[in-house]
Amino acid sequence: MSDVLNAAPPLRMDGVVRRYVSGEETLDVLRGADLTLHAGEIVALVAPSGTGKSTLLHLAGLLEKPDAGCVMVAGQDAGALMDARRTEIRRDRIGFVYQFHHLLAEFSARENVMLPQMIAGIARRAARARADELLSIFGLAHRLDHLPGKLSGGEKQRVAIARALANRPHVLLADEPTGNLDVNTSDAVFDALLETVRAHGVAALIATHNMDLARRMDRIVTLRDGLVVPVENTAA
Ligand SMILES: Nc1ncnc2c1ncn2[C@@H]1O[C@H](COP(=O)(O)OP(=O)(O)OP(=O)(O)O)[C@@H](O)[C@H]1O
Repeated sequence: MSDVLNAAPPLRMDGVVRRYVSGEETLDVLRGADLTLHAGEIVALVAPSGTGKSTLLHLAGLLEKPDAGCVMVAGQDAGALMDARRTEIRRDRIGFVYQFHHLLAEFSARENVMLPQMIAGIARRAARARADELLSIFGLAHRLDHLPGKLSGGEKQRVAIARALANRPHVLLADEPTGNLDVNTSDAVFDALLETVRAHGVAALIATHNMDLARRMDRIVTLRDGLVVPVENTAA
């Protein structure tokens, strides 16, 4: 059974429908979207504002449920699972990075990266070693004990990425991970993100408005009329 699960793509979305109803109005954001992320594949999601990028990422991350269709993480149909199991899968298999870092202000960089591991039951010592390793990869070995308030924007976002990778997720979902940073910082943080994701063989879906960044990924997709469609990567 575990071989079957390991052979399944880290993420597969089949015919996903998501509509928002407010009062008399119904907005069909996703109308049967299909998307598969293969192991180690990095996919850019580039689409105009309001077309459903965040909605797609929330569904992929099991933060919301589709109105129809299914979301499978490592071959498991999340829709068929109890909420507690969905939470476990989200915690153990999926990492999230948002435009704003959402670090806990009263905890150091190291502690922010340790926390999700300890919640997942990893011993303090191992969690600390993993946090230090990841933060070093992101060039923050000299910032381990700093509180987020003492870090620059780029440093905070690196900590957030390290935190997202702490539990060795199979899938990384990122919503404009460098959208809040200046161009140079954004490039540097993005380099570190891509390098680490590739080195760890993590499948990633990264929403960005920046076509230059998107071209550095393996594949680009967009949202059109509620469906995921490929975009030709002219730099490939
Ligand atoms: N909870 C909600 N209730 C009603 N409508 C919603 C809700 N969440 C999103 N929407 C609407 O669904 C559409 C898609 O929203 P979404 O946030 O997924 O777009 P997006 O592509 O991520 O946009 P942006 O690039 O601006 O962040 C938008 O028109 C938005 O107003």
